[in-house]
Amino acid sequence: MELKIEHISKQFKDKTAVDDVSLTLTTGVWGLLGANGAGKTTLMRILADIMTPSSGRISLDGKDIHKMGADYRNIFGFLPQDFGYSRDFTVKDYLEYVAALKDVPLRETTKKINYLLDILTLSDVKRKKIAQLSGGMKRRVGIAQAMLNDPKILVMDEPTAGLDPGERVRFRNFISEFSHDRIVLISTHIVSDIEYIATRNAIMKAGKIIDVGTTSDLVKQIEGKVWSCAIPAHKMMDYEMRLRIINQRGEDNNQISIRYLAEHSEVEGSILAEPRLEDLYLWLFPQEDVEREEK
Ligand SMILES: Nc1ncnc2c1ncn2[C@@H]1O[C@H](COP(=O)(O)OP(=O)(O)OP(=O)(O)O)[C@@H](O)[C@H]1O
Repeated sequence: MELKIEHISKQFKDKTAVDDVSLTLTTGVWGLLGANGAGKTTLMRILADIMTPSSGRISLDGKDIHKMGADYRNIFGFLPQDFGYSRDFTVKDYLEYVAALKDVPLRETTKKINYLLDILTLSDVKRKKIAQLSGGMKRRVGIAQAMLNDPKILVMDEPTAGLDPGERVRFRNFISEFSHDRIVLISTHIVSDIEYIATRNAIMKAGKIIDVGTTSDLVKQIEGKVWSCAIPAHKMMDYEMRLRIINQRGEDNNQISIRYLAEHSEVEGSILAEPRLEDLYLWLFPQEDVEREEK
């Protein structure tokens, strides 16, 4: 299966949100990484065929997705950043409603809903109104609705926003299993969520895809630039001013272990660390605050 994005652009008045993007998505989990405003949401909406591109074409195994119409929607699942629901819907009512919209056969609906509620640990709240749920629960209801039709292509915009660390781990495991023989595209600010499960990543900056590859391929460009060392706690402020610190951890002996990005060692005693996707993200987007998984 091949979902081919060819020369897609999207112009909003004087803003080019997506700028001549070409990318071929194959089966597996794809991470879509980029700073705020990079164009990820716009690209995902175009992939969902709910937004028309200004130019370019998207095809699934050679067929134009827009022309496929319902045939595409039947095999496509989408979690938008904010999914709409009526305030009066309970979780169960809402999922039944979406299942009907997606033409899920009635005899399969209850089984499918119960399965997803169980996997996403929502069974206890299935009769509650969505409006009364916590942010993380609402997000999981959104994930459930995107998966109701057992999609061959699943696109999720920030699926892990609001999930706690345990929920994230369950989500990652579930998606890894689910992605077998399917295309799953995930955008997230929590880089470590993608790092664990993405077969490939696409990095987006100012509307363009600037890099594509496996995590280990991509991080090669910062090999030799990630350092770790320990510094006295009272000097932390000083080091913060002059180093690009990625991580810090207080130790017992008034020392702080730090991980920083630099072309050369900047602190005596520094040792090279194995680069991670989060390091690359900070290298490419130095102004961005990366939302980290709580450890
Ligand atoms: N409907 C619109 N009208 C005008 N400009 C828009 C519209 N939608 C998006 N944009 C602009 O296009 C650019 C890309 O936005 P987009 O939401 O696709 O980025 P993003 O990478 O998803 O960002 P975020 O991570 O913050 O959601 C931004 O500058 C945004 O302001």
